[in-house]
Amino acid sequence: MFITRRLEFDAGHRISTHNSQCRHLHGHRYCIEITLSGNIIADEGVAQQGMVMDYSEVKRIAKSVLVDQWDHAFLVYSGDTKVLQFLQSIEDHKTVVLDVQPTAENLALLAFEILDGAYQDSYGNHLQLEQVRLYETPNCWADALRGSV
Ligand SMILES: Nc1nc2c(c(=O)[nH]1)N=C([C@H](O)[C@H](O)COP(=O)(O)OP(=O)(O)OP(=O)(O)O)CN2
Ligand SMILES: [Zn+2]
Repeated sequence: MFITRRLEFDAGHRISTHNSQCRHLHGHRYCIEITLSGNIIADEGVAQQGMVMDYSEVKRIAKSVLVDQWDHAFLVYSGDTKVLQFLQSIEDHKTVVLDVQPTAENLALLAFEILDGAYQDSYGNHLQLEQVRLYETPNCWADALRGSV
């Protein structure tokens, strides 16, 4: 069985090497869809009976390890030294420095790596992260799938 939980967050970025408008500082309302696989929990009387994982638990974990860090942050490539220096000159600015350009592909992959392992199989139901889909805009998204990232 597969379940998916969607969360949204706002972040700024730019793709410093882009040959068009994405090299300018701008932001997105990102949407992340987290897909988990596992067996439906059959244990009689437990809170998650009938579920793969409680959607609220999927959300709580995603927020604690990823979404709260990226929300209202500027996601900057460490090689984008001009913007990085500018952001570091602003006191208490929420900046997330990445080793890669903040494209949808790289953010989906990073999110997969961060989230994988955060979802623990508490009921012996073989729970695991299968896919992270990251929408940069309603029309543009990237998928990081287990085994093909
Ligand atoms: N393969 C990728 N291509 C592009 C990425 C990316 O992450 N991966 N990112 C961008 C820009 O950052 C931008 O966010 C995308 O802008 P755009 O192509 O304009 O997308 P829209 O949905 O806003 O376009 P509409 O024309 O309004 O549909 C560029 N490329
Ligand atoms: Zn963009």
